[in-house]
Amino acid sequence: MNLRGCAAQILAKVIGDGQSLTAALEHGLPKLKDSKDRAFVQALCYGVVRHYYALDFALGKLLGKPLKAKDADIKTLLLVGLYQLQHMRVKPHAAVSETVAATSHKPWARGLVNGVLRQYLRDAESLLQAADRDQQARLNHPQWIIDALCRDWPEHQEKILHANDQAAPMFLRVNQRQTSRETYLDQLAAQGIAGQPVDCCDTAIRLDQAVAVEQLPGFSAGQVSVQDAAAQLAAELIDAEAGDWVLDMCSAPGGKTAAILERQPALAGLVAIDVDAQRLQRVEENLARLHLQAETLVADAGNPADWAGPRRFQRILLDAPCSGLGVIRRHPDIKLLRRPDDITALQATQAKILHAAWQLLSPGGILLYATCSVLKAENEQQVAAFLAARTDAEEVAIDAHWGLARPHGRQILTGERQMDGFYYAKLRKAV
Ligand SMILES: C[S@@+](CC[C@H](N)C(=O)[O-])C[C@H]1O[C@@H](n2cnc3c(N)ncnc32)[C@H](O)[C@@H]1O
Repeated sequence: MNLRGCAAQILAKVIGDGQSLTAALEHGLPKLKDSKDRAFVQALCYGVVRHYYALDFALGKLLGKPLKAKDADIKTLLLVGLYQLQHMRVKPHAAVSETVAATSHKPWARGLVNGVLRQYLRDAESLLQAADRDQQARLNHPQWIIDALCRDWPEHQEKILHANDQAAPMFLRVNQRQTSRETYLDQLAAQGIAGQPVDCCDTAIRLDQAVAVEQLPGFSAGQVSVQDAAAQLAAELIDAEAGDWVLDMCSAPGGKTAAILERQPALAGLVAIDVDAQRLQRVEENLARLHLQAETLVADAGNPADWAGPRRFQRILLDAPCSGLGVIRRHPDIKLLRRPDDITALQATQAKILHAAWQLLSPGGILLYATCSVLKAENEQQVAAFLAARTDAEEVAIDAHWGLARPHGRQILTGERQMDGFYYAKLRKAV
């Protein structure tokens, strides 16, 4: 199978049909038997999606007029070709001929692909200059995200946009129930895997280079999990005490559920819910690997009357569904798939779940509101509106040396200490 053609087909599902990159790769990659081939196609797909706005600008100039919708696979093949020429250490002539060879199912496109890629090689310099004059191409993001970040973080906007386009490092969370970070770092070193402790999070290790999880010592036995350090902070912030009942309102795939359980082995219990049954299964698998127990429930967090009964909780984590604009490094397709209207709809869902969660919190209990977004509308403004609407809620300040202290909560902007963009606010219910 032609690997460029395979990447183009996967990308057509994302760019043409609006599927997530994860779903398109899960469907497309198993067709390749060789793991090196899978890694190459995956690198092409991530690369094209990550650099889409810059590449698409260059392609627009080279094509003159757009291709028809039914030829989305040829467009994505051209993007694959351009990506290789701009960003990969592949010999240009090999990149062109292999890409042209992927047109065998549409022979008319052979000349077009060959011509466009060769023209790029001749005009690369002037195309780069033209891209520099176009904001969307230069900053490599859709205009609405550029504008939203400019509005919310005018002093940090370019830094965030730049961080969004870097591949994220691999962070590990050490399972404190099984081992210590120091011991695990020694185990990693013994395997020749270099990693550094993360100073703002006592369970986190940042690897110098990503590795397959199978290479991590003790992974299948549950000694470690893969989780960004910013996400790991949730367990420390929620600070569950022995004997507490904890509710994780939007739990799948269970990274924070597990982190909370690892940190506090003497909980009365933890209930982990998610509206998506398939994703909730991932929570169960993760907990099983880590030898942790929780009650899992497929349920709508916005309608607790349907499932909660009279139970109340001393701690609630609301890791709300959000735009994900803080995790674009890990999911670059967010740039292509999210729409500005989504933010308004998400805000309404977040507010609904936040008020619903509050009903389930014991007097004196703590609710930790979290998102992996950097937009104020989903974060500090959401919390401000909630506090204005409730007389029985007060904010607990988060005293930390990571993130930015905001009028409400704390914001980590993408790339700070190489972490994902994340937001946390801690709310206490009056007794
Ligand atoms: C940000 S993710 C949670 C990540 C998770 N806390 C972790 O650390 O692994 C948001 C989750 O909210 C779930 N979700 C969205 N709407 C929901 C609702 N109305 N009720 C319950 N879960 C919901 C999604 O299925 C998704 O799994």
